[in-house]
Amino acid sequence: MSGTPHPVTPDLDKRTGLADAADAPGAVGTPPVFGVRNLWKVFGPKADHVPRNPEYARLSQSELRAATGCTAAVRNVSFDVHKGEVFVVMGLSGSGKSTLVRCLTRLIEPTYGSLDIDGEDVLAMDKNRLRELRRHRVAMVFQHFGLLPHRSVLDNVAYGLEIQGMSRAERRERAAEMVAKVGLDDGLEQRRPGQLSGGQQQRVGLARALAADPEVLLFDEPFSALDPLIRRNMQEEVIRLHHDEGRTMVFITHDLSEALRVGDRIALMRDGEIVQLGTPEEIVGSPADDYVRDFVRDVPREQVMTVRTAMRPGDCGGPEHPGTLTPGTLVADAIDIVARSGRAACVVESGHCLGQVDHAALLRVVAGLDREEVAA
Ligand SMILES: Nc1ncnc2c1ncn2[C@@H]1O[C@H](COP(=O)(O)OP(=O)(O)OP(=O)(O)O)[C@@H](O)[C@H]1O
Repeated sequence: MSGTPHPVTPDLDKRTGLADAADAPGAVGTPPVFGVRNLWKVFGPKADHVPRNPEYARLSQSELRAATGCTAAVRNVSFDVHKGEVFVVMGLSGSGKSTLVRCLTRLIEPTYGSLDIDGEDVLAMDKNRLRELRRHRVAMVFQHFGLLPHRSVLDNVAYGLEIQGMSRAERRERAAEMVAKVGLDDGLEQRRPGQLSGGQQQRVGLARALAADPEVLLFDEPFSALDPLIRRNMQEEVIRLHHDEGRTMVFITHDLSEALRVGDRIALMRDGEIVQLGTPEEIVGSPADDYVRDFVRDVPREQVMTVRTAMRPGDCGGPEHPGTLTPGTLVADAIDIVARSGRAACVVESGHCLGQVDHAALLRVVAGLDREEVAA
């Protein structure tokens, strides 16, 4: 999980993460980079009839296919991506993740709905404006790298800058800077992609995307072909880059643990719809329905839940505040502190004691009993 842990915000709509799907921009703080409202992508004959017909909109995927021959890959999806967040789109194969993310830059043309970037209507953009969007403002990192096999690492990274019209000297300098940023500067710069491991190739892909200095990075399952250790390594790289640069990222994955590790917020998709959108802690601690509950059943809760959820609220009354945990402290870390000290620890924010956690409170989270209390 990146950044500081997040407060649970139970008053938001669980499916959209919006205070009110109708008036959402700015509702959760900073203005959105992407604002998506009621977006549909339907494949098939007379696709544009589907979103407009309430009868069709009610059908399941298979019923819709039987009735119309169409597949609604994205169904009435609304959300904001905030500046500086890692926004994860997660779901099983075929749930609509790639289609949704490709709609954001109109690599796939949406069938219906509205879509803004920094308040500008993406659906109204002409060809030139769209090209500018894809070259300068939003860069994509793919699973299959998409590297040019006959060019060196450095030239692959510089390639996007060449398209942008940057001078040779300038682009080589910038490419070298990006290659160093992703840790490939120890003699690998002149190799061809075929002479690199999968993880190293993905770093080239990342450096190439960063070289354009885009406002947003879109990752389409970038690490799913990598072995687990390298994959973990690359996830940490993304988190580090995010911390260093605060760049907005949209990250597709079908892997829940990856989503929980890198995501500030996660949109969980099923059959083209977002079934829940929230922080990792909201999704694990407060699943929207049985599908999500099932999905997160095996997550080690102490690695996701924080003491804000675990604590017994109320000022301890004393001046000392033993432990002095921040509300965002993970339950796993609090267990360590409480077990070592043998006493309850205080949760303190801006000098105020918000509550205490003891052995029993922490164990309740590990056992999932806090979840049962919420359900009751
Ligand atoms: N060009 C197309 N024509 C018809 N149906 C399509 C097309 N592209 C995607 N689909 C369908 O749309 C649905 C969503 O596909 P999509 O590729 O977005 O899912 P995904 O979640 O990214 O899956 P994966 O994890 O396997 O890549 C699927 O049912 C898919 O078969």
